[in-house]
Amino acid sequence: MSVLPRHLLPDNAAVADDGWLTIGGCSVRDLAAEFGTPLFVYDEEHLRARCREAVEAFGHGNAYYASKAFLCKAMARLAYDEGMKLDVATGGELHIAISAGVPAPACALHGNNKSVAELRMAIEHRVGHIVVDSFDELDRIDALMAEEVGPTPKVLLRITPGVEAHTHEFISTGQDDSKFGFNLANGDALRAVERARRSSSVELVGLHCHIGSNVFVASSFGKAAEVMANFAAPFDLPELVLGGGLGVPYVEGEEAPTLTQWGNVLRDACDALGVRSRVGVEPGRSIVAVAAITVYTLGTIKPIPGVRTYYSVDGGMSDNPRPVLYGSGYESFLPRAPFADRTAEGRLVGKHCESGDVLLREARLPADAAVGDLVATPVTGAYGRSMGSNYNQITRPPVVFVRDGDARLVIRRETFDDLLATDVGH
Ligand SMILES: Cc1ncc(COP(=O)(O)O)c(C=O)c1O
Ligand SMILES: N[C@@H](CCCC[NH3+])C(=O)O
Repeated sequence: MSVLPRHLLPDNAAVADDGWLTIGGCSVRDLAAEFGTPLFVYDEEHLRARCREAVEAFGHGNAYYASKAFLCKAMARLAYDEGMKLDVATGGELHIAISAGVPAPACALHGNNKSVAELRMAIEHRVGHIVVDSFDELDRIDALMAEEVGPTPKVLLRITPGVEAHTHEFISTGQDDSKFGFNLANGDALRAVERARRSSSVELVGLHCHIGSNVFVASSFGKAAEVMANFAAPFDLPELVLGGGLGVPYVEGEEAPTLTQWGNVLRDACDALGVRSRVGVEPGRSIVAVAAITVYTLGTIKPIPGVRTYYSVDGGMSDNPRPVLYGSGYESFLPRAPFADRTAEGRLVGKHCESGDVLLREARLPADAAVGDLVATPVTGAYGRSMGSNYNQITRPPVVFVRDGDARLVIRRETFDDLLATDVGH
């Protein structure tokens, strides 16, 4: 038997009397009929519950939602309303957060190559803190403060702790060979602390690290906490932010620690080392990934006897580039029979002009999957819509939040005119 594991679906998923999957009390069949496919469906209560769990695990004011995982005004507002602050990595993310009504002091600005304009925006809006990533960035802040663009910014320094995260190399960031942060091993971290403490352009309030993303090994976080706590101890700074990176299960057989368990690991490590600073974190994936599914329509089915069957859907690498980028695995199922035995095997592909446009290299579907069926992939709430593209001038899918039987459109489907919105040529 190959049945979709229940824990890969959002908290408020259920099966209706007619056999169809419902999320937040809404039938996926009705959602697809109303909003079309491809479609991102987010379980709003699931999102809220994860935000609350993070706040509970780390304390009010210490949990920053890493908005790169999935951002729109509704999401920014939801995270803030549930007590989280926001981690933004660009001026664009900061703009969306502010447009959603999140106060800038509740935002932290990240980035290994922040522009002068982004730093100016952050200082003018008085973001809560800037996570400074390099000596060049300190130079840029010095220059801006010489122009008196705003009040002295509070800053954290991003330290590269030399800890391997045991995840895909493209999303590992804590090792010495990284574009991010001040290297601990070669003395840059210490030099950065000394410079920031002497500087009148910044107020050094803490240190930061982030070892990578989709990390399942709790001990990697404990190790990073230990390295950071030891480094930070002599400076006695008020804040220590240990980044995000908690993994989620994507496929059968995978399990990840919960936000609460992650909180316990970090708290135990910090307590054991006598850390007196406030300890913050920046979860992204673990807040939003499992909250959503993507619903597609099955188009062409091409069996190649002796080779494989290709199942083509109406989206692809433009709404989920993760399989192409990282070789990430997903599951597939039919919303009309979510827990049916999946006896057919094939490759689930998109509609882009690209052989590599693969969503599932080895997909399993019920044997009666047919052209016109809705097919869905779970755990697409993080780094799907946010890393999407308009490749082949595909119009990006809408996003609905569902809750208590109501569906709220939070991002509409792009139109062909949207594709021309920035095209000023003749
Ligand atoms: C600095 C920083 N904080 C937080 C995150 C969020 O990570 P995740 O979505 O893995 O929790 C990232 C992305 O990996 C990051 O670069
Ligand atoms: N985009 C990556 C995670 C990168 C995290 C951002 N620092 C993923 O989908 O797994």
